[in-house]
Order: sequence, then C-alpha cells, then structure tokens
Amino acid sequence: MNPHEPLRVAVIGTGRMGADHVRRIDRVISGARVTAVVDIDAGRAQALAADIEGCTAHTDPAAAMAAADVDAVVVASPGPAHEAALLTAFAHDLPVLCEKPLTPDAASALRLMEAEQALGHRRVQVGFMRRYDAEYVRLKALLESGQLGRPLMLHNRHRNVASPPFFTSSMLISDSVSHDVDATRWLLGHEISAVTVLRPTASAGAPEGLTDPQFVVLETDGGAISDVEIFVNCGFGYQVQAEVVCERGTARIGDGRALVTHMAGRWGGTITQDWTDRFAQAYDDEVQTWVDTTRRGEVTGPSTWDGYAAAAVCEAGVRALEDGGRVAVDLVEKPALYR
Ligand SMILES: NC(=O)C1=CN([C@@H]2O[C@H](COP(=O)(O)OP(=O)(O)OC[C@H]3O[C@@H](n4cnc5c(N)ncnc54)[C@H](O)[C@@H]3O)[C@@H](O)[C@H]2O)C=CC1
Ligand SMILES: O=C1[C@@H](O)[C@H](O)[C@@H](O)[C@H](O)[C@H]1O
Repeated sequence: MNPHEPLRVAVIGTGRMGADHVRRIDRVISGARVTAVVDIDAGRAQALAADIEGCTAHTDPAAAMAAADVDAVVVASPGPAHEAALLTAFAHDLPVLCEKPLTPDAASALRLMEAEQALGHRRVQVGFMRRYDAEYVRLKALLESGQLGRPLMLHNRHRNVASPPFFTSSMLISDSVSHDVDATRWLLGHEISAVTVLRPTASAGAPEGLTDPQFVVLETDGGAISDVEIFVNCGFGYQVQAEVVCERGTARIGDGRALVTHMAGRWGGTITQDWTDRFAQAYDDEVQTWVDTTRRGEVTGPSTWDGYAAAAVCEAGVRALEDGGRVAVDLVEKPALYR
C-alpha cells in the first residue's frame, strides 16, 4: 500500500450494508476507492461495479482478495460468512472492517482471535458503529469525566419498524442486541457476566411464532445492570435510546429531538425509520476513521476481542431465551494483543 495513494478497498457482500459502504467510500468519505466488489449474486456485484471506474466484480471473496489492486477489505456479507472471509484476509495480511456480528457464535470468534494473534498484530475493526455516533460519544465522554459518579444502571431501548422475513427469536439477541451488548461494555468499561431474558406477551404486530419484544438483563463485572428492550416489529420507527443512571445524576440520548416543529396547531418531530438514517453520521465517521488509520498502518476501534465478547454474551443470551433463567457468561482470559 502506498500511503500517498487512496486506499484500494474490496467490499465483500453488496446487499443493503455493503452497497451503502460502497456508496460511502465512493462518494462521501476521502482517502479510499472501491477497486473490487464481491457477491455470490453475480448480477448484484456487476451492477454496483458498473458505476465505479476501475472496479471489478467477483463472486469469490478469495479471488478478490488475491488481486494486486486490493489493500484492505470491508466485510458486509451475512454473519455466518464472516469467519471464512476474515481468515482469507488474514492469509493476505489485509486490514479489515468487518460488519457486526464478528461471527454468530463464540467458538468461531475465538478461532479468529487465535488466527489474528498468530499474525502478531491487530487486523480487524468490527462495525459496532454506535461507538462513532455523536450522541454516544458525548455520553461516553460525560461518564469518563466522572461528573455523574459511578454508573449503576443503563436502560437501552432498541426498536425496529419491522423484522426481515428470515428473522428468528434468537436473532433479536444475536443480530440486534449485539449492538446494545457492545454499547454497554464500551460505555461502562465493564465485561458482562450474566444474562437473563424475559418475554412479555408477543406483539400482534410480530410475525407468527416470533418472540418479540424481549427484555434482556445484562449483569456486569463492575456491579452495574444494563437492560435492553428489543422490539423489532414496533411498526412506528427506528429508535435507539440509552439512559445511564449514576450515583449523582442521569444522562439520556436517542430521543431524536434535534428538530422540533410547531405548525398547524401541533408540535412535534419525526422518527427515523431505519439504521441507515439514524446512524448515517456514525457510519461515515466509522469508515473514515478506518480508512485514515489503515493508511497510517494502525488499527483502532472495536477489536476482535470486542467481537468475541459480544458473541459470547449473545450466545449466553440465546440460551437464557431458550431455557429460561440466568446464564453466566464465561469469557476466556483477554489476550495481550487486545489489552
Ligand atoms: N452496523 C449495522 O447497523 C448493520 C449491520 N448489518 C450487518 O451487515 C451484514 C450484511 O447485512 P445486510 O447488508 O443487511 O444483508 P443483505 O442480505 O442485504 O446483504 C448480504 C449480501 O451478501 C451476499 N452474500 C451472502 N453470502 C456471501 C458470501 N459468502 N460472500 C459474498 N457475498 C455474500 C448476499 O448475496 C447479499 O447480497 C451483516 O453482518 C449484518 O449483521 C446489517 C444492518 C445494519
Ligand atoms: O445491525 C442492525 C441490523 O442487523 C439489526 O437487525 C437491527 O436490529 C439493528 O438495529 C441494526 O443496526
């Protein structure tokens, strides 16, 4: 990689997130260009590549990563395909921005952590974009300032308009709550030690058989409790809110009240409808940070350890959902590479 030239990026998986990252790299951020797109759906990759000068379309991630004009990789295929893509990237020692979840289970995340340690340096930034959202960043800074005292409780609300047809009850945890798990660990600086999942009456708006909503209780090794309302068929909007309760005060983000209008005898605002809208600034900053640090030869942001910890907590959460009761989270010792 020539640090004076734009970073040449291969994007693997060109569905909703992958196509959005291609657009972002091509038109929004600086310092990078998309030189390859990969999708098992050849037509989808070709349609995207056709609009970008010097971009080739592939169906095989390994072929794209072996190309001479690729310096770095964005992985935006579905979670179960991430392990194979990352191991191939490691074989070429390529830096990777990998969409969440790192992998859908703790065992595969552990294998990736071992493979990255064998390289001897970090290669992966995991796409937990809330860490780049301006509101979350302010909340984290406030907590770190110590003004509010020790955090005791964190209340998270995570609502989607509607779930996709392939969504299962366990995916509310492994796919959606994985963000709240990472946000909890990052905001509080604690590891999560146990998970309990409560099931209110399923909403009539949820597909038949889907346990939606769910109420997830996370206990941390720092003595805090973080609860997550996950409701993926709320019907009315995309909402991600967090309120932290500390010894000397509370702080709350995600109310979406940046613009309040008064007209025609009413006042109010709008509710975002999906993540691409609510977190647009966060994705832009996440990818720009990845490009900038990669060009400097650095790796920052959520690590393979963070991806592993989230996968282990979510795995415990899925067991708690299926079996009931409280499930302890058993993390391996944190390797030196991630300390
Ligand atoms: N950070 C965030 O807020 C969000 C992250 N995601 C994550 O992004 C990833 C992709 O999700 P979506 O774009 O919503 O899915 P999607 O279903 O819209 O797109 C996935 C694409 O990957 C392709 N694909 C499947 N297997 C592949 C393989 N082995 N190699 C190459 N391409 C393959 C599919 O043909 C499809 O075009 C997932 O990990 C998901 O969890 C999704 C939504 C929001
Ligand atoms: O990552 C995401 C989706 O995969 C997930 O399904 C949604 O629930 C999240 O809100 C979104 O950010």
